[in-house]
Amino acid sequence: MAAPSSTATPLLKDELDIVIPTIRNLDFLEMWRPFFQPYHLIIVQDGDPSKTIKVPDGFDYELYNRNDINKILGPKASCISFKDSACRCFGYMVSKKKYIFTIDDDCFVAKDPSGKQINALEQHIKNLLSPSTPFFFNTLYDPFREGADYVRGYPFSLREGVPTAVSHGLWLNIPDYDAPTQLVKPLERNTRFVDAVLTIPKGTLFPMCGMNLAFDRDLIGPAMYFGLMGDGQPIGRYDDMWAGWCVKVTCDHLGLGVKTGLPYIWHSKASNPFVNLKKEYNGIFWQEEIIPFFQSVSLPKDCTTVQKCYVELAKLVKEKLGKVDPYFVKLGDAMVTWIEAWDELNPAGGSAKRPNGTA
Ligand SMILES: O=c1ccn([C@@H]2O[C@H](COP(=O)(O)OP(=O)(O)O[C@H]3O[C@@H](CO)[C@H](O)[C@H]3O)[C@@H](O)[C@H]2O)c(=O)[nH]1
Ligand SMILES: [Mn+2]
Repeated sequence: MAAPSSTATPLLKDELDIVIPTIRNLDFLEMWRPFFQPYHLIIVQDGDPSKTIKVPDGFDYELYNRNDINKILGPKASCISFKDSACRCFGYMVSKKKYIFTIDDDCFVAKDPSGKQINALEQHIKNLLSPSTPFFFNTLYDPFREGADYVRGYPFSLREGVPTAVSHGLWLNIPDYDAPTQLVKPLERNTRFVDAVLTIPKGTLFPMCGMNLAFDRDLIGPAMYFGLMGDGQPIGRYDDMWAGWCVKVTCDHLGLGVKTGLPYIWHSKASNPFVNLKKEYNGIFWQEEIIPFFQSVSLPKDCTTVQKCYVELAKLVKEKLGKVDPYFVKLGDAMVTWIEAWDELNPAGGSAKRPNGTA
């Protein structure tokens, strides 16, 4: 009888891809090696495609630069941002796996208050594999967590919960602040480790950060479009925010859950607040119109798939936000192009079958 293996097979080893947008060598992976090495990486190289990105030995990965994106998508590549971390969503599209974890290359392994290294990927997987509770708030937080449960008064008819589509992690050290806040509080660091995972209630939007994020690609993948940002666009650093608002209204409509809280990563570097202010300016102004728009969105009953929800959303974006700025007409069209490209690369029911790297 074979000796029991010393290391259990990592959870979802062949069902999860790690997507990393990058403009630099990926030395940060050395710190993540114990947790990431068993998984397949999809590296989306932004900026100059002639630059070589160094990946530490021993990792199984595929790498796409702008030339690859243009070759694979042809004219539809216009929906993938250039010179902005929003390019990462191309990795979601080409993946053939059920789950995605995306992380920035300046995010490192954090430690919990006991000093133990946090396996962020393991916590995201736990979050995704256990139900969410968007319809009724559990005051003891995640009822599916070891040592917790539903509290008295929680309706039994709701205790099954709903499938979790998104797991939104947080950051110690450099918090994900907007440029004005960064400018006012340049030295502020997040030292608070809050040991909780919460379901974001139905009907509530949230600011989704793409730095430390995991999701169920089969449940919500087509809505995880990070928009038109960066080069040639009037806005940046609203890629993940836009995706988060589209994802949340879609999850609310389809009865799916979004969780936020654990795991933490250690965000090591603050990006330049002045550069960020230029990128964010329109977003800070427009979001006062964008948020009421998403709060008022009501998707028709016949929108029974993510794609149908998303195409309907794109129509509404053009109709309602096109008046705010012509950019939203362009964005609405890009949202449809994204879905067309997604469906081309992921023919219904066929996506999980092809090996990674073949489009
Ligand atoms: O043009 C670019 C710039 C950067 N990247 C890669 O994207 C991530 C994030 O880059 P960075 O850590 O420098 O920027 P942050 O401000 O901390 O990013 C966070 O803010 C939001 C930006 O939209 C987003 O939620 C976070 O990413 C790194 O991996 C860079 O290598 C890029 O691809 N292209
Ligand atoms: Mn960063």
